[in-house]
Amino acid sequence: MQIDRADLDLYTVEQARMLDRRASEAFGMPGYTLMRRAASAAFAALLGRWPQARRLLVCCGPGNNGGDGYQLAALACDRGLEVTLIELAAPASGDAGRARAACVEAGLTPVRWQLGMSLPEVEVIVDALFGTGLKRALEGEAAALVQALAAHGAPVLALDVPSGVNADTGEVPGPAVRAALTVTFIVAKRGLYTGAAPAHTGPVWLDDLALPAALREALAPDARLLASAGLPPRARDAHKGDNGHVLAVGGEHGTAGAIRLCGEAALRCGAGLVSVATRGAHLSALNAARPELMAHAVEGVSELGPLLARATTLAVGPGLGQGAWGHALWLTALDSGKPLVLDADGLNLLARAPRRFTQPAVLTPHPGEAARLLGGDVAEVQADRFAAARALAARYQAVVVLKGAGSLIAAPDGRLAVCPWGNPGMASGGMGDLLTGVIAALLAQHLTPWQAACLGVGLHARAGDLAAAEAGERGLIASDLLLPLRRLLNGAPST
Ligand SMILES: NC(=O)C1=CN([C@@H]2O[C@H](COP(=O)(O)OP(=O)(O)OC[C@H]3O[C@@H](n4cnc5c(N)ncnc54)[C@H](O)[C@@H]3O)[C@@H](O)[C@H]2O)[C@@H](O)CC1
Ligand SMILES: Nc1ncnc2c1ncn2[C@@H]1O[C@H](COP(=O)(O)OP(=O)(O)O)[C@@H](O)[C@H]1O
Ligand SMILES: [K+]
Repeated sequence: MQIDRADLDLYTVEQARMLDRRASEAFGMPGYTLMRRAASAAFAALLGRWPQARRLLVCCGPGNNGGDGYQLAALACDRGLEVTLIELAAPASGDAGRARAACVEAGLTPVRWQLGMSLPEVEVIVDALFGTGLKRALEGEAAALVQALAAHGAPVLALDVPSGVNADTGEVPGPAVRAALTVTFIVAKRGLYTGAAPAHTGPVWLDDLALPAALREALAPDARLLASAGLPPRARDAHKGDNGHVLAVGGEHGTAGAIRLCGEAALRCGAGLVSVATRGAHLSALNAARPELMAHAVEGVSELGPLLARATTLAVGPGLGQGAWGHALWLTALDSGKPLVLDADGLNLLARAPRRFTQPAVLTPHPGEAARLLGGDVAEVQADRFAAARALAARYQAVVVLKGAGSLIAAPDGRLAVCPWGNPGMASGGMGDLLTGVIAALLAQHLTPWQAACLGVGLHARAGDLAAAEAGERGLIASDLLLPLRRLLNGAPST
């Protein structure tokens, strides 16, 4: 059964390899049979995606991923396709060795890869170099072959994992294949969906190799891919008091836009009332631009107190700054004990004065803010986003959204969700401010921090995709997402 993404269970590489072994040991499915099934699933995907393909280049590595490649090459040869087979080394595993022998029997002659070797003209390249067994960055001959494949220009079908991608973490530590399609086997590996990996996978199709569901059911997945969702219709007799009162705190001199975007997103995502606590100098512009926002001049904590008392949910940080003004507001807001979303300078201030939250809280760091909160650097965060998100949730006792391609949502109890939507057009100023307002509005409408973070991240990313579909990724600005957000929240399909 082939499954595209959406509401999918995700597994670590260790779990996936355990399931491979269990399929052989407990379900009497020899590794060689699985390899054959993997190859025929991938070959069917290849013919479906590239029906015009007549010539293939299949590149095999030394392990079982290479074995899948030899099997696919033999199948393609049987079907009358012209196949060139390149190998990195003699197979290290028995099953892969058998698959190679089957290839030779089918009339193929594997060619050992050598630096500078010219590659044939083909319609499709099959990447069977490395899968879940990747141990470190590719270098030497393997790296050179990956670079030669990139220079070739034909589309690449990756078997199980694009070679060079760490399927556990999403890290791409060195040269890696950029696939047009990845067919992954048995279970979806979590690392394919986050960080640097999505730039290398193309669409990911999962094929369960017709293994019994009982195989997977014995093992709790490590994470889930978000499913698309909105909110149910409102009660016919709803009034604004039912839908919460968000107070957005931020907008130091020079960064008024951030808090306006946050407040506007909260309005568009259904908060009953939205107040903004900001510098007095911003009031008239804010009122003129968006009169539905209740803007208040707050020059010190004495003016913040009454606003906090009336609010049900806080959004703290957009444009807040880290000066005396921002710090005083931040401290008073956090000490109020109200449910909150913390972003931007709200997080930078938290890194300076860490605390464990006792009120419902959602933190929305990008990798730079996450690094500050963990006391490390961005490279460490990106090397294992799953570990970083979970460590933050445990350290601060809050739901954490680790933003960036394939945003992660982690809860202190270890739950983890991965967002499959979003696009590089969203790498533009103000997108994060918008997300803060979206999640705050959902918290205000009585969702739990986990629900609000999962739904909010999904809505924000899908809205980004809808807006990009209209006029392209470049030049996408945060305000473009407001209308799609509203549509999606009310249940419109995203395609
Ligand atoms: N029952 C099974 O085990 C199944 C395995 N399958 C395939 O087998 C793959 C896993 O096979 P393996 O465990 O053999 O692992 P791989 O084939 O991914 O790679 C392992 C080999 O590569 C070497 N290696 C790792 N990193 C390297 C690097 N950076 N530079 C140079 N050499 C490196 C290792 O020393 C080892 O020889 C899966 O991804 C999947 O494609 C599928 O056939 C389905 C069934
Ligand atoms: N390449 C990308 N793919 C998917 N989502 C992205 C990408 N780049 C940015 N985003 C999303 O856009 C938002 C940017 O937030 P942030 O970095 O805080 O921006 P800002 O501080 O400018 O508001 C996040 O939700 C992030 O996940
Ligand atoms: K591969």
